[in-house]
Amino acid sequence: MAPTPAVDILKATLASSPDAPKIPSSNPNFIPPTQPVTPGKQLPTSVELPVLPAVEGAKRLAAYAAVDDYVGLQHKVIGIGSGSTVPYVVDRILAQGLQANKERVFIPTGFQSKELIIKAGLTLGDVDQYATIDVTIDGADEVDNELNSIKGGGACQLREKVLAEAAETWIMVADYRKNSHVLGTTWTQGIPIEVAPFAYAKVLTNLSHMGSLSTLPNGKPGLNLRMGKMKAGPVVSDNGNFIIDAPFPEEMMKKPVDLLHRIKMLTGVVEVGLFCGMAKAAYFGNEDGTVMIRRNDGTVSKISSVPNTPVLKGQADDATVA
Ligand SMILES: O=C(CO)[C@H](O)[C@H](O)COP(=O)(O)O
Repeated sequence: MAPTPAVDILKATLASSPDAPKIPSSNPNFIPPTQPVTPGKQLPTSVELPVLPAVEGAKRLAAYAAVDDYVGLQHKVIGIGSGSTVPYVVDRILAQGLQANKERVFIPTGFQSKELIIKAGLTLGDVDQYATIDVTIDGADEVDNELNSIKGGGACQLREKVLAEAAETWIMVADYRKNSHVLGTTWTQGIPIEVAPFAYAKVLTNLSHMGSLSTLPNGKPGLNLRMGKMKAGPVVSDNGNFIIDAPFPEEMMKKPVDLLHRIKMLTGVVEVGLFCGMAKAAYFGNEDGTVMIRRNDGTVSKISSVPNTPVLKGQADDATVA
């Protein structure tokens, strides 16, 4: 069974109605798209959600709850992150229907999310057209109590960070396994670091001098150039760069901001997969059907259940709605 069947169901239902009201954006960057969403039938009023394995179900819950809370009618420029949780974000956004999506533009963090946006029939933009994004929702490899995170498991951290920084609101969505006290507890393979290809050997040496572990406590290889699977040679990012995975001892991982700054200063480093002080909230889906929300104001709350049909918040500008 496909993990996001609602995308397929709903993308076909987005209709382009000629008498649909115009909903302007408060985002000064926003230019209404010329390309309409995929014409189709009417939106169903409710959707029967397929049963998923526990972790997939948890990802879906986190994504749906985050979209319900942070993607409202007034949001017109929306960043779409990378990874296996993000298809559920697109799924829920599509379920908000034609009227909400008609004049929105979606900005991807890489090849995968670009494909997601296009296949969903949504309007694609890029961050060089939209330097301010209303809201970006992205996955994470691990998130600590202060909402610092490790990202780049999919080698997308450069674009992910640009879209996080461009976003007025940046939200992370993940399953319960990603929720940690200290980064590096569950994501043990190291901090993903995007580097200029010709500089990789020098950066590896400098990371080693900085204290990156050549061997993990479990005996597995530590600091290394990420190699392709089913491809001879290194992983090449969407930007043509290499990825180094650099694990550090727990004492250093407890100070992610310091580590981020030190790594970023190494010549040849393009971007570091440590995201510090950027997120407004992180949504963690749980196996029991609840969602835990950790916010940047220090509050933590729980949603006991997420409805099958989307909750669409926010208001269009009444003055121009027909
Ligand atoms: O940072 C990322 C890609 O570079 C992803 O957001 C991260 O790997 C999370 O992915 P998933 O939702 O599959 O766990």
